[in-house]
Amino acid sequence: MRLHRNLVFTVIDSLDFIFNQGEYADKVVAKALKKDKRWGSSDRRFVAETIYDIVRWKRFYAEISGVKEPFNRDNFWRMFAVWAVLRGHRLPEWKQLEGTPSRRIKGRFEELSAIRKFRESIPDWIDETGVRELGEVVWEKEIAAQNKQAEVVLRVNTLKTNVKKLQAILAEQKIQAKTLKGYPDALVLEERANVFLTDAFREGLFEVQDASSQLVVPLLDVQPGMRVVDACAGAGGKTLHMASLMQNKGQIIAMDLYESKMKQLKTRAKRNGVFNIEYRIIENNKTIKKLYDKADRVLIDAPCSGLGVLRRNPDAKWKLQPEFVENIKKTQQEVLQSYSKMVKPGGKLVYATCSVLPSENREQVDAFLRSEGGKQFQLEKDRNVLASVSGFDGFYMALLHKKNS
Ligand SMILES: C[S@@+](CC[C@H](N)C(=O)[O-])C[C@H]1O[C@@H](n2cnc3c(N)ncnc32)[C@H](O)[C@@H]1O
Repeated sequence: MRLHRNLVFTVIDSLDFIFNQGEYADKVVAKALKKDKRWGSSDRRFVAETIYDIVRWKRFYAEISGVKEPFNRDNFWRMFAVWAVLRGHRLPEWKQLEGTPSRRIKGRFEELSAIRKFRESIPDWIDETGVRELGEVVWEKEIAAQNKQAEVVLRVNTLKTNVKKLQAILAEQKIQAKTLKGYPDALVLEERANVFLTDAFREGLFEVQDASSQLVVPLLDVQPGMRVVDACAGAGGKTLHMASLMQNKGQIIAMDLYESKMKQLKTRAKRNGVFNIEYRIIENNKTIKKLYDKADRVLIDAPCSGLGVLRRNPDAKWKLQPEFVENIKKTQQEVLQSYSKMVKPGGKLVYATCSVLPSENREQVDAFLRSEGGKQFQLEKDRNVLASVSGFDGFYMALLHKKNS
């Protein structure tokens, strides 16, 4: 594809927003795509993918081109030139790209590819953490998988349609999607497309939700008529899945610390035709205490490092700090201790994260089970989902059962 000036300038401006003005990559990409209504789908794909690529490969490209942070505009052009040379684009005769040392770029690429932290473009501390927690062999495969582009996966809203019908509706819009064995409500797009612009999305026939994330609610074994608490509901990806599996029957109590997230969930619930959610902002422990021993099922989709979903959030590699991970682990144990009290005797709890680190996953569950608060629970099963094995996001989920007395 020929490189178009206004598309490349949009990429350069966007990198400045992300790296120098602290904005989130997904927000910046969304803004960039609104810039010119005349852009066709391949132009839009170029803008989005090039921004994500350069964010993902920041450390590698900066090292190859010899630039250092804080990046100025010229530095961004040099990183873009690395991207273009390595992807085999013919460089246009623009003054910003004059004198690009193509051969040297290819030579540095070969040389630096021997060193994992450059090849996989990760901060030293993430590389060290990955090796310490997963061992070199697993980590090497996992980080490589997490540097790939994520596929677009839909979760069919079975309150309104089914997989076959939605597949046919999307095909009419020239969006081809395939079913996925082992994931009964999932459809995977064969080619990336902006599904948010479809009528099917506006009508609530599906949500975009990674395949691994779609494993969490089925593990909790929710049934129509139950009282289910989604304790860290956020914008409600899993709350909506619960409602769908519960056929809108029973009660779902969705909680979070942040009202803004609950608002997003309300909008999504309306679109999905979901009527059985109650919303609670957790202001203090009273909200939780009122529900002690009252829920058939509790989901703790805990806040985490996100070191399972780097494919989707490549900028997290640069924003995440080791202190944040240490603090979030404390929160994980606190929420397990506190929210598990809402499970009634004989009820079930799922603890889940979108991290692949055992210290946020099985070790948290084991520490809980050893503690006083965990004495009434037993681990039924757990599942480590690695991106390198599943081809989808890295996730962890553990199913715990509360004994009857
Ligand atoms: C992994 S996200 C949840 C994603 C959501 N369940 C979904 O499927 O879309 C974790 C959520 O936990 C919330 N959170 C953080 N600390 C919390 C706490 N102490 N109690 C409840 N929620 C908390 C965050 O605001 C965030 O929305």
